[in-house]
Amino acid sequence: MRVLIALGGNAMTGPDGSATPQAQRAAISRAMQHVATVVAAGHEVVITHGNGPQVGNLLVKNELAAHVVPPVPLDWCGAQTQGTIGFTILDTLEAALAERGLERRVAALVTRTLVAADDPGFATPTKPIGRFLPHDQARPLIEHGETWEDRGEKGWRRVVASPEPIEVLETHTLHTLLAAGYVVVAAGGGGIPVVREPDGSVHGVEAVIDKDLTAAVLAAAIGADVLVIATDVEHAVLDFGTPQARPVRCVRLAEMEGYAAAGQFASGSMGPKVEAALRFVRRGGGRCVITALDRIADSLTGEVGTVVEGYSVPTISTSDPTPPEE
Ligand SMILES: Nc1ncnc2c1ncn2[C@@H]1O[C@H](COP(=O)(O)OP(=O)(O)O)[C@@H](O)[C@H]1O
Ligand SMILES: NC(=O)OP(=O)(O)O
Repeated sequence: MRVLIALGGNAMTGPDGSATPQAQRAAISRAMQHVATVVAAGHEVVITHGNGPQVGNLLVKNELAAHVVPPVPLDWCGAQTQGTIGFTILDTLEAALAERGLERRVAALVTRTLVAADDPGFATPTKPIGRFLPHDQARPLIEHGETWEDRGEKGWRRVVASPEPIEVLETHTLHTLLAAGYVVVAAGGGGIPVVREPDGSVHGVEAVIDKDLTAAVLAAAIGADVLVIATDVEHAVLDFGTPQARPVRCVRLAEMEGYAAAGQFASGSMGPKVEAALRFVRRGGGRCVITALDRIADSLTGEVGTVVEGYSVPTISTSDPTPPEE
């Protein structure tokens, strides 16, 4: 079976959200243990990942050092996060596979995602990136022209433009690598946003695409049987944060559409994950599971997590004895 695993920011930062290299490497290493379990079961695996904390931190470094070295645009920062996170995934996934006696090839692909130049997301920033700050520290940055948003108990966070993903441009390369037996890391941070000119050329634009929405596009493009959206909660929850909170387990498309339309899932966090699940399943994808990182392997069978299904559901075993193709 072909599985696309989308890793959230919590899989790439420390428990307190720390984004030191050590914390990131430790978190990614833990995540790769779970991914390796899926690979070892014989599935074809594509990994995509977020970059919100990392790309926000790079942007701050650029701005602070602008009087010393030339700053680079936000799309370059996004490309840089694909490099550092991709390289760390390569190291740690290869090690996790070797522990299981598997010498599987892993590749990380610099990936561009096509967006529309006139996407309304450019006019209204919605994508939270970087660190959280208390309001008194965010205020001077807002006065300086940045857009920040109250993100609840963790504090305020900068928001940037986030256009809709239309197409992952490296899909053909990804197919080639999958056919050659690689585990592939692709479209990190939702992919580097690019727009197409009338002459057919493309160029980067300053934005950060939601990685869950790109995951839905990518999962459909590669014909994934299952899309797993791994985060820090085991389920999408109804009436989240209230005494009536209750997990969503197995639902059909129409039921989940109803919950989403009723505003059950917060924008910038669970909202895009549910939207990605709905889009994937609507396009004929078999199953999307939203669950915690350490439940990835169990989630393939639909036994854990929030499972959104259409009407053509794959049968998957996590203990498939078939060895991966080399
Ligand atoms: N209805 C909901 N059900 C579950 N979690 C929710 C809901 N609304 C908001 N959340 C929040 O969404 C968070 C996961 O989203 P996010 O932090 O963006 O994940 P990631 O960085 O892993 O992609 C959870 O930690 C939870 O606090
Ligand atoms: N690009 C993106 O969606 O990153 P996060 O998942 O870290 O927010």
